[in-house]
Amino acid sequence: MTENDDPGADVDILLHRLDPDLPVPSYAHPGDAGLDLLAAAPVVLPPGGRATVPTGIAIALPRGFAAFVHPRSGLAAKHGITTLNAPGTIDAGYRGEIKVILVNTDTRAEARLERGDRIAQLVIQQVASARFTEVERLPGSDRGAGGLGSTGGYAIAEGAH
Ligand SMILES: O=c1ccn([C@H]2C[C@H](O)[C@@H](COP(=O)(O)OP(=O)(O)OP(=O)(O)O)O2)c(=O)[nH]1
Ligand SMILES: [Mg+2]
Repeated sequence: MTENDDPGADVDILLHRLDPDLPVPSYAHPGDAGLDLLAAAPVVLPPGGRATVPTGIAIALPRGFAAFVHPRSGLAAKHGITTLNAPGTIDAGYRGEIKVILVNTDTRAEARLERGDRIAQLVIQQVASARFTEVERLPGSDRGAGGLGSTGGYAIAEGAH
């Protein structure tokens, strides 16, 4: 068995193309975590600007799953374009068009994306639903309440921010 035919953690998901002229989004390589989402319309992002971009697809995730709209690292590294609400959350019950909220973090350059460009990637994951039990005191742990940098290790000099 090669990586190409190992089913891994495959899950069947119903997909509806609202824009049948665009291809169904697909994984670039077998085993990739993210499948690229396409822009269904051209978009111009002024420096610092944002836009909500249609992808032309809607999906029906099985209960117990969610999809997350992640940025593409190439767009981020080369052009400063990322997803504003990263990662965007697609709920299992959502049947509307998947939209990508892009932001151009470059303060000087306008960004132009064409219809059909790969603008973000969708990661499908299993998620748990919480059943909360309220208590007066939580069980202890090694970390306790330490967070937000409690373990240290920053290269930035004190007073620099
Ligand atoms: O990047 C995103 C994020 C969300 N959605 C859709 C699917 C998701 O299920 C729905 C709601 O998203 P979220 O809960 O993040 O937004 P909200 O502001 O809380 O809206 P709502 O009140 O509809 O839950 O919007 C997208 O298409 N793209
Ligand atoms: Mg919500």
